[in-house]
Amino acid sequence: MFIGLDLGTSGVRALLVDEAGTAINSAEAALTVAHPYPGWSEQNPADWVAAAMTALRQLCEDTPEEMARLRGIGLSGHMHGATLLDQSGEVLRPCLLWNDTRSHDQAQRFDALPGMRQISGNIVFPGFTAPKVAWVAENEPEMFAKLAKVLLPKDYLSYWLTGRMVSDMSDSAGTSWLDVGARAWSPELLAATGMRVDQMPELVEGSDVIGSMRPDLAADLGLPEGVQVVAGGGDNAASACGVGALSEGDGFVSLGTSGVLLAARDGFAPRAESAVHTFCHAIPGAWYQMGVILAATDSLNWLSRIVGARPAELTAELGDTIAGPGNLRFLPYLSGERTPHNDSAVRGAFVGLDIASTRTDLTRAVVEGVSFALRDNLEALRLTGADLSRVLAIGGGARSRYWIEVLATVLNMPVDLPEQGDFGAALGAARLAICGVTGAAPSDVMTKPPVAETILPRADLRAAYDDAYAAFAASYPTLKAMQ
Ligand SMILES: Nc1ncnc2c1ncn2[C@@H]1O[C@H](COP(=O)(O)OP(=O)(O)O)[C@@H](O)[C@H]1O
Ligand SMILES: O=C(CO)[C@@H](O)[C@H](O)COP(=O)(O)O
Repeated sequence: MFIGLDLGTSGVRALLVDEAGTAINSAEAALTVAHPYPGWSEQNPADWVAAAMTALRQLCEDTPEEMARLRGIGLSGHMHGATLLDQSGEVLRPCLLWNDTRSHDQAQRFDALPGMRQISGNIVFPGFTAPKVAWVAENEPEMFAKLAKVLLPKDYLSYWLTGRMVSDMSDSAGTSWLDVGARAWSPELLAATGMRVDQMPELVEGSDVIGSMRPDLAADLGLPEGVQVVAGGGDNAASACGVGALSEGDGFVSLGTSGVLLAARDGFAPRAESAVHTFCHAIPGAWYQMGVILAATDSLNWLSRIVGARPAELTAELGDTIAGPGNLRFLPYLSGERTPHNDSAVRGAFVGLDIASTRTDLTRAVVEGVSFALRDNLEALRLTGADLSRVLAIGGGARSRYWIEVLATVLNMPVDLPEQGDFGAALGAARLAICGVTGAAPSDVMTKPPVAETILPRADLRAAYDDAYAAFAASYPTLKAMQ
């Protein structure tokens, strides 16, 4: 038995699978995000541990016989977060998350450094790790003085599980400190940003075993001794393992807190100026590219808080089938934007509110606005040479068929919906654990999921959605000029 432990922004998910990777059971524990000031986004690592314990205990309670045969745990987690530890491994301050944009100035400064984009393969976005640590150095010097190690969020969980501070290539690629082509920490980038290599965790591939579960923790959970912990990957690379997106032409769209359009690549072919991310895959010798928007289901969650209805209730009001775009437009820049605009200062807007606008109109505008922003990502991805002709949809938002039909039509490509079950980051993490512990080849373990339904672009409505996308794209410069 193996577990994929996924630290999502909205919660921890533990997926128990058998040796063949078939799901046996799963458990979840919710997390919240603190936004104490505009642009700030933080979580407490202690909350990740508590949520992981809750999910693991649940699996032990529900499926004791299977958990007694547990052999390995693979990790996955939201990327880029700066988890700062002192010399004794204590957490210094809450983790600055991937959608925290307070380090705008530091990011701009680092992005202009010679060699930065060439070596890291990416723009230095404010959400990436290096500028966030520089923000701490400049604004909380007493914390920075105590900084002994920087861990990514999932790597804090593997530290808690094993006592070892290790990271994998796919997550480390999002720090701005990795030579992404060479898969090694870059001494030049570390020195240029005021950091030392001893402040970085040891680097391994995502399918490498990093150690055994601490005996005290195993005893506390009632698990066998010697459960192996496998490094795993950043959540998008792990999701790619979960859906079998391993080589050129494979891809997915993810509607989670963030929105992601990802294309697997056989080689390292960055084009940083497109604002597309080029990162190491979680399996050795492979890379991927993706466009990222900062608020996909987070936009829906925001609306849900404002109107007092659950996200699923809101999308249920839209029905299952689209009938053309609405007149109301939503620009989903509630936390700023990454691809293609790299604009952490811009904020969202509704355009065209009417005295008759209803809550359903607002939901439809949100669903469409997120889909148009993902079309922006597709256009940016095409500039890099990564082309996709169909994608698989994952993430909580993919539970809305309406949303997926909008996406298929706006992206003008078939979107596959996997059969019910888990085919995202948690499965990818479990598959990395299987490879690490058994030595199986990723291509044998990381197969594509069975497709329950393929949603085709609606030819009769394409022109209408294309016009609405053009209006959406034209709104950004005006919105920017107004702020
Ligand atoms: N039926 C639904 N329609 C649209 N969105 C949904 C639905 N059910 C859940 N969601 C959204 O999915 C989100 C969780 O998605 P998930 O992929 O787990 O996010 P993350 O990995 O960022 O934690 C919830 O916050 C919620 O907004
Ligand atoms: O910042 C990125 C990728 O660059 C995000 O995709 C995070 O990795 C968070 O993911 P979710 O919680 O939305 O899955």
